[in-house]
Order: sequence, then structure tokens, then C-alpha cells
Amino acid sequence: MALIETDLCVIGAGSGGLSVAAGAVQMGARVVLIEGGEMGGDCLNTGCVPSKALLAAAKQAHLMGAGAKFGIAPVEPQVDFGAVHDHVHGVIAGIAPHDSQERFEGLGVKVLRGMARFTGDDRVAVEGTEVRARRFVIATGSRAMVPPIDGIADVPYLTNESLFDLTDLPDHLIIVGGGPIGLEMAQAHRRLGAQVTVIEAERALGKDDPDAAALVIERLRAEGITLHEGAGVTSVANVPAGVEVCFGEGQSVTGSHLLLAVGRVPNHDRLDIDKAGIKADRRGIIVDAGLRSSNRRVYAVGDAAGGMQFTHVAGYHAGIVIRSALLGLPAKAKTDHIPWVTYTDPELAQVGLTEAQARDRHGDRVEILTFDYAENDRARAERDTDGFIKVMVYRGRPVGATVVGRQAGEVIQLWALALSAGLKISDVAGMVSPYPTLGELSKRAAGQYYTPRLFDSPLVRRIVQFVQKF
Ligand SMILES: Cc1cc2nc3c(=O)[nH]c(=O)nc-3n(C[C@H](O)[C@H](O)[C@H](O)COP(=O)(O)OP(=O)(O)OC[C@H]3O[C@@H](n4cnc5c(N)ncnc54)[C@H](O)[C@@H]3O)c2cc1C
Ligand SMILES: NC(=O)c1ccc[n+]([C@@H]2O[C@H](COP(=O)([O-])OP(=O)(O)OC[C@H]3O[C@@H](n4cnc5c(N)ncnc54)[C@H](O)[C@@H]3O)[C@@H](O)[C@H]2O)c1
Repeated sequence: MALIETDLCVIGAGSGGLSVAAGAVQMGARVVLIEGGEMGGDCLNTGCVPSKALLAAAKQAHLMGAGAKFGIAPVEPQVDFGAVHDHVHGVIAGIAPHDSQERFEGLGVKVLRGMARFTGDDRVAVEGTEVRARRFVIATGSRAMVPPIDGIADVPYLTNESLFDLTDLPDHLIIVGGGPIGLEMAQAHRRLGAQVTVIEAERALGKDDPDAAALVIERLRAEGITLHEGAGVTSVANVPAGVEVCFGEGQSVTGSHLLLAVGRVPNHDRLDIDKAGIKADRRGIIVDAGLRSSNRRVYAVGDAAGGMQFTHVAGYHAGIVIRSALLGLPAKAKTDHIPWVTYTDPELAQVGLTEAQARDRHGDRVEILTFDYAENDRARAERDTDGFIKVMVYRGRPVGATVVGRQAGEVIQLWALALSAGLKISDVAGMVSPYPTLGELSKRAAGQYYTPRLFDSPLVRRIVQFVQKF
């Protein structure tokens, strides 16, 4: 068996692994990167990129029928789903060179292709090569969970790994799970012309603010999506018309295709981690705040680390590991300032605490500032006024923000900065925001903090009247 000795061995070339490898090699470390599937991982090949490209095509189709409010006659879109498929894969192909083996080899990374397995606490084996390293980073991501539903082994089902390979639009797509994957894909397929049913065991978008989630759900229903909440799927079976799904209290629905979107399982089960003394639970590798596992030379990042599952979190983790493993500096991963966005229309964005979490933590001392899209002139001009911003403030500083509405993912950026930099609400209120932009929503929400303090205050009135006398 060939032997490679190196400073850092990164397992998995997805969002997390690529960021660690690129950063480490450019800072002078010897880096080996091992990838068992496609370079770029889930986000590029079967996650963020294809899902957002499909949503973009669906939005285009939707807008063709939505011109009446501007005085433009609606047009029935003619969807060529094969061409939509090609668009989605064209977007992937356009980004792929950035994540490619060639680019990483050009940076000086030794790239090995194959599934890695630990063979000791300082070594892994891959396709006839043994890699010994001072430090390892497990960045092996996650895969779609297949829930233990009666009959699931006997029916054809789609996951994010197969969904984007379809070249024909499903007649009726049944989606199990009303999380971000379920709802984004529900709206994309509905707008492209499919009948769509979503079945959610608890509450759709259950990790988000319920008022904001309700607005998204209302829009999805208005667009013709059937959404059942509080209804777990009990069994599935093949029937002549496709797949029959039984759920809730004796309800059932038959569709042409079934998509599973009920969460993820980490990929560490394929790594022989016990041979390296690395502990894990069902969420992922167990790590400390510095992302170190029970084997001190091994770190875990991204979905493999068992926390929030987002590409930007994997990238953030990469920075923590580089700081710690390469520079020997203390570094801790925090979650309070991590934003997330569900890219439905309207978009739903969150950073920090939701209203319920802020009230739980700070009781009556938390102040909730809200401002509606309906009061924003840009939203009015664009006739897209459903939505609101809600900011949770504790002792003069924002501790969370929720935005639902047009481009919520852009509007939340300012609050992501405010939370990570520890800004005061006065910093946001004092910003000059260009008119007319959706960004003004943030300034106006922050301004609400001062409304009762300035405009409803007898003391302020008395001071103003006193000053005016002179
Ligand atoms: C449909 C969908 C849409 C999403 N949309 C978004 C979004 O809009 N925004 C967002 O932030 N996040 C989104 N996500 C989540 C995002 O894709 C993940 O959080 C992100 O890809 C995690 O990065 P990672 O590096 O941890 O894992 P991955 O990107 O999955 O990379 C892991 C890599 O490790 C490889 N691997 C696994 N085991 C081994 C082994 N033993 N040896 C060698 N290689 C191995 C895999 O082949 C893979 O390439 C979405 C996910 C899905 C499924
Ligand atoms: N826009 C984004 O950033 C984005 C988009 C897609 C995915 N992601 C990431 O991928 C992760 C996985 O997404 P997801 O939507 O698969 O998972 P999720 O865990 O967020 O949602 C899964 C949903 O399925 C439901 N469910 C579970 N078992 C069920 C059953 N038997 N019957 C009916 N419903 C059932 C759950 O109650 C839950 O609401 C997300 O948590 C997120 O981190 C992010």
C-alpha cells in the first residue's frame, strides 16, 4: 500500500472540506483531500445550487402569469421540463470548475478519489493508499433520511440525490416533509405545472417563527399546493396510478412521484470512526466548541458535525478549524449569529433568536419591533407587499431578526452583521438607507425602538418646549 504523510488530511470535498483545503494549502500546509463522490458535494451537485436554479426557472414561469397587476396580460407558460433540467445542470456545470480536482491540484492540494476509512487514530486508507496526517478534518456531509415507513422499501421514491435528474415533470408530486427542502421543491414543481401534495407530521417550517411560516404557507396554498400538517405518513404502497401514501387519521393520496424530505443522516457511518476512537451520535460526530472530536487530532465540520446544516455554516466551520489546526490559536464555533433563509416566494429569513425564543430567554425585558412590507415604498412599487420584519431587542441590542417577504434573504444580511458585530439598535436606526429600497425595512424597524421613547414621552416634549423658548 502506498503511503502519504501530510500535515492535514481532509475527508470530503463539499462546502466544508473544500474551504478547509483551499485555506490550509494557501497558508503553507501540506494538504491531502479525499472525495468519494463528486467534487463539490451536496450543495453544488444535489442541494443548494440545483434547488435554487429550479426555483429560478419556476419563478420565471410564475411571473408570466402574474402580470395583470401591472397591466400586462398574463401568459400561460409553455414549460419544456427537459430544457429546465438542462438549465439546472448548466448552472451546476458553470460553478463546477471552482470546486474541481484540477483547480485544487493547481492550488497544491493532493486530491485522492475514493471512500476513506480510518485504519488507526492517525491514518486513513483510500483505494490502496494510506494517508498519515498530523490533523484530520471529517467533512463527509449528510444524506437524505429514509424514514421507517411501512412499505417504503417496495416503492420508488426520490430524494435530493435523484430529484434533479428528472427530465419529465411529475404529474403529481407527493412530498413527505414540510421543512425547507419540502417547501422549496413544492413551490418549484407547482409553478412549473405539477400537482403537488405536501404531508408534514408536525408544523411546516417548524424551526421558524410561526407568523412568518404562516405567511409562506398561505401563499403556497394559494398557488394550489395541498399541504397537510400534523399528519405523519404511516404507509406507502404501489398502485396502478403510481404511489399511494397513507397519512394522519386514515387519509390517503395517490401521486405519480414520491419525494422524501424528512431530514438528513450524517455520513460518518461509512468511515470506521471507531478505529480512530472518534465518538458520534445519531446527529453526527461529537465535537467540542472548537470542533474537535474525542480524538484530539480529528476535527469535524459542516453537516458531519451534527449542528446546523447549511453551506455557510460549513464555510464558517472551515475558518475555525484553520485557526485552530494551522495556527494553534483558540477558536470556538458559535451559532447565535448564523442566519438561514428558505428560498420560497416569499422568502423566509432568520438570524439569532425568534420572538418565542427571545421571550423565553429574556421574559418581559425583550422588545419586539415590527415593520410591514406594505409600508415600504419599493415593495409597493413592485406590488409585492406581503411580509414583515420583526426584530427582537434586549437592552438596546438586537438579539434576533425574522424577515418574511420579497428578498428576505438580502434584508437579513444587515441583521446578520448587527448580531455578529454586536451592534446596537441605534447603529441601525442611525444608518442612512437609500430610498426606495427594501433595505429601508431594517431602518424603519429599528426606528420603532425610539417611537415610544421620543414621540410618546412627556419628558421629551417638555425638553423640546423648553429649548424652543430660547
Ligand atoms: C436540496 C437541498 C437544498 C439545500 N439548500 C441549501 C441552501 O440553499 N443554502 C444552504 O446554506 N444550505 C443548503 N443545503 C444544505 C447544504 O447543501 C449542506 O449543509 C452542505 O452541503 C454541507 O456541506 P458539507 O461540506 O458538510 O457536506 P457535503 O457538501 O455534502 O460534502 C460532503 C462530501 O463528502 C463526501 N464523502 C462522504 N463520505 C466520504 C468518505 N468516507 N470518503 C470520502 N468522501 C466522502 C461526499 O461524497 C461529499 O462530496 C441544502 C441541502 C439540500 C439537500
Ligand atoms: N434554504 C436552505 O438553506 C435549505 C434548503 C434546503 C435544505 N436545507 C438544509 O437541509 C436540511 C434538511 O432539510 P429537510 O427539509 O429535509 O429537513 P427538516 O428536518 O428541516 O424538515 C423535515 C420535516 O419532515 C417532517 N417529517 C419527518 N418525518 C415525517 C413523516 N414520517 N411524515 C411526515 N413528515 C415528517 C419533520 O416534522 C420536519 O418538519 C435543513 O435542516 C437545512 O439545514 C437548507
